[in-house]
Amino acid sequence: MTDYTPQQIVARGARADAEAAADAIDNHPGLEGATYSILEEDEDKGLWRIDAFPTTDEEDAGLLEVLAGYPLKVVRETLADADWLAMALSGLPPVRAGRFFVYGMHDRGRLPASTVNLRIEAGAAFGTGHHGTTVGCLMAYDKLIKARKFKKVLDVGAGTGLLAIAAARTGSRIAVGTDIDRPSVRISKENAKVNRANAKFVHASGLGHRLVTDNAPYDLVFANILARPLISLAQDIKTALVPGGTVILSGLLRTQERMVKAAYVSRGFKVVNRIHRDAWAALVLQRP
Ligand SMILES: C[S@@+](CC[C@H](N)C(=O)[O-])C[C@H]1O[C@@H](n2cnc3c(N)ncnc32)[C@H](O)[C@@H]1O
Repeated sequence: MTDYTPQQIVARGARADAEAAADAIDNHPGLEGATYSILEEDEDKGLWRIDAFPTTDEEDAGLLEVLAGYPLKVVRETLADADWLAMALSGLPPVRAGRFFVYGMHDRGRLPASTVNLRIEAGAAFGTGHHGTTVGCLMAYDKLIKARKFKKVLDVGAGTGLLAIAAARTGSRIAVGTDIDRPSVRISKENAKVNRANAKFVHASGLGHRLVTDNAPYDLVFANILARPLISLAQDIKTALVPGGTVILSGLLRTQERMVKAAYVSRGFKVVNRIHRDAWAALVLQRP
């Protein structure tokens, strides 16, 4: 694995073919840990794409074999040295996800000039950027902000506050985070200060707190919590979003994806992207 040069495999084609190939990746016994995302690249042309990030020769061969079974145009790219995946896999503490570089105090001397650098110390709160669920959210968010900005952002289950802070640092005028865990709220506030981010955090379960309702409706909601609360919060999240607003759901296992998706699709949401990393899935959905 150490000799493997990080590659990205991109496969483009019609939605039905891309989705069938994604299902085949999920069901392939050798690709259980494979990281990939599937999204609509061009709505007018009906073009969908899969981006896959093999980490071993076996994964690389398995992905190519699966993708070859569908009428998709497959290309491969070598990832730049500083790519997020290479950083995450090298075991080094900083994590790169898209334009975001998440680092601890001990790495402050080697910050890239071209990234949004967020300092988050490992500690009592969840969300240093090393976990697959957080990386999935950052990757999904990075893709979204290539096309548009989100003025008002809510982060349900903020942990270290990383996602709300990332939003505040990339142009969101209002970034609000909630957490049921008091130490996480305190840590999020400290992290906002350290990162000079105009993000506010409150101790709350779900979306009922006054600070949350006063700033609603939101253009984007992050919710990286577990599958069951994601399902029970589906209606509240819909209510908190503007029509056409986006929600990034994470914290669910691949095996729970169908169940979580159903709670949102039954409320009119449309799936616009999904990212699989390790055993975890992240979903990006658009409110009707
Ligand atoms: C998996 S961590 C995510 C942290 C961070 N957002 C990230 O992406 O790395 C989930 C966080 O959600 C909080 N949480 C769980 N259920 C919640 C709820 N119903 N309302 C608010 N916060 C909740 C937990 O205390 C925990 O800090």
